[in-house]
Amino acid sequence: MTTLASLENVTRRFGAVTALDDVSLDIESGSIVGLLGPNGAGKSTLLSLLQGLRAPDAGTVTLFGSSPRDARTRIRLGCTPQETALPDPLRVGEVVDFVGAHFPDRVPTATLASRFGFDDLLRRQVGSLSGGQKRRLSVALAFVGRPQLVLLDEPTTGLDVDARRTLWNALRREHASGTTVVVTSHYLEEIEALAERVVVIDGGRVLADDDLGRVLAQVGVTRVSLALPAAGAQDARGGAGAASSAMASDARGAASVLGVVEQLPGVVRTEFDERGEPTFSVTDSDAFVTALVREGVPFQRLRIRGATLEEAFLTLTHSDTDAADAADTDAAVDEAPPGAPVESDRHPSRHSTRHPSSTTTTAPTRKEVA
Ligand SMILES: Nc1ncnc2c1ncn2[C@@H]1O[C@H](COP(=O)(O)OP(=O)(O)OP(=O)(O)O)[C@@H](O)[C@H]1O
Repeated sequence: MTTLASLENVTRRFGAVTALDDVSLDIESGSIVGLLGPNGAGKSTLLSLLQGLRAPDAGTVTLFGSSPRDARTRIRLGCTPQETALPDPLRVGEVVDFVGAHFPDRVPTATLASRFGFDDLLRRQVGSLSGGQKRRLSVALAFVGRPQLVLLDEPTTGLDVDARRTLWNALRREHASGTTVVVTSHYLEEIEALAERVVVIDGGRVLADDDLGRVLAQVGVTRVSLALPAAGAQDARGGAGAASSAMASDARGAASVLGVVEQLPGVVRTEFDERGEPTFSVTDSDAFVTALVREGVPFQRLRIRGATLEEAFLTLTHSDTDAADAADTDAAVDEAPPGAPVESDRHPSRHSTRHPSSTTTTAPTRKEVA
């Protein structure tokens, strides 16, 4: 394995915004690296530095042992940016020939078209292609010069499920034939399907950088879904043991089974499905279920499963802001009618809704998980 590209203590600012903050990263040959992060995390900025389109304010970016600002270095690099503008009047085959002509050893047009499944489109004008067909062509163009390293910024945005899987297969084949790939995506399923190594970025900082399995293990949450008594699990009082006696002795009667469950050790997050049934992300499902029983919490329909990458990702990128969210949630609780769900997630990539009775969050800090 050799290092094809690296960032060493790289910072890049745009005015008051620090898009990348002291980032260090090596891209080794032979890997598929998934770059994950919410909107504005710094992913595209990182790719633009590797492409030499921007220079860092501090730190060093190296591509194939040289500066990516040198065009001769970039001859071994292939890229598909987030948005491409291909010339509408040209035929697909002409576009491939035009881009291919910039490289000393190019893939023949028919071969590239066959690898990426657009043989039947070669004579079509680019302007007549669907959005998905244009995207497939744009990604294929990154490979026309037989690059050693390819940077793909959200390659399958706008593709339907079938087209996405076809493109994944093409990318896997290119990787198997020796191309190193860095891919950003908002389809977390895509990173799970493609990447061997995952770099999680948020706020311009690297939160995690490890192989896929270890990123999941690092977060280590298990998802436990269950039904608690009464609608929305509010004011259920059928339990025995410490939970029910604690509730019975609560003068205000505001404590709920849900509140008791959320305060059990190891509960990281709570989400609710459309029926109002909770799913708890917990660090140790065995200990959680033991505590449920010990506390006499009445529950039904218990289901336990491992976290997906998306859930791991949300846990990683949310941990630092949870304290702030808790403060927001407290304020919202004062105003919200009883039982109304509170949207505690300010970030656009967040999907969870924290219940107003949730006042305790035991999410690991970034230091602990990263
Ligand atoms: N040319 C620019 N001028 C000013 N701010 C910029 C510029 N480019 C990026 N930024 C800011 O830098 C931060 C990182 O942006 P970047 O595009 O790298 O994020 P990203 O992770 O690629 O986001 P997305 O997933 O939405 O594409 C954002 O706050 C963005 O607004």
